[in-house]
Amino acid sequence: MDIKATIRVIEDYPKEGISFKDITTLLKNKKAYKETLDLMEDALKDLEFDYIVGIESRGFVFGAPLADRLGVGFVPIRKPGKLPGDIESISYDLEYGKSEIEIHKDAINKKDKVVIIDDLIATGGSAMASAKLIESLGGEIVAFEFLIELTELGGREILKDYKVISLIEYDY
Ligand SMILES: O=P(O)(O)OC[C@H]1O[C@H](OP(=O)(O)OP(=O)(O)O)[C@H](O)[C@@H]1O
Ligand SMILES: Nc1ncnc2[nH]cnc12
Repeated sequence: MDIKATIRVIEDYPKEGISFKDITTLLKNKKAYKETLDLMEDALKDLEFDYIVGIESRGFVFGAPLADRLGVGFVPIRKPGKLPGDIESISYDLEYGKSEIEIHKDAINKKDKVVIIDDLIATGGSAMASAKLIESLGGEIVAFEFLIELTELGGREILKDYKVISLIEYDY
């Protein structure tokens, strides 16, 4: 099926000039959601890793079911103030603003191999910040996987030292 056609695009949200890719319409469509997970799972089948790391919140929607399908643990990277244990934290720039993300210090051990999952890569700021968090704990990033890549925003270039998988492209 045409998964891209199930994604709703809303112009000028959350501010003027941003073309927002709304995945809620994909998630509501059970066939599209399942086929998306099938494709994301298939793209990871030849990689060896210990954990899937999902970036809050839309990264959880794909990361957690993929961890279950692939038989690995799931580690959340969360927005500030949500994780109860000792945390590592990092600030970064978004396509539309600034943000901060956190991970539990004991979530990743030295030499753990991880795949980082998110719904979308725009500038690559969230992904790069996530990589820094994982690497600060001694983890190794085997790949990033995104459902959507906004190709003209340069995220892939920022992640040039890593393997980057994406399924659906838009220019911006
Ligand atoms: O490549 P970047 O420029 O960093 O942008 C991509 C990030 O922005 C969105 O998350 P957002 O912070 O809006 O949070 P949400 O998943 O909770 O909606 C998206 O889900 C990615 O995590
Ligand atoms: N254009 C966009 N659409 C949906 N989510 C985003 N996150 C960052 N940029 C985005």
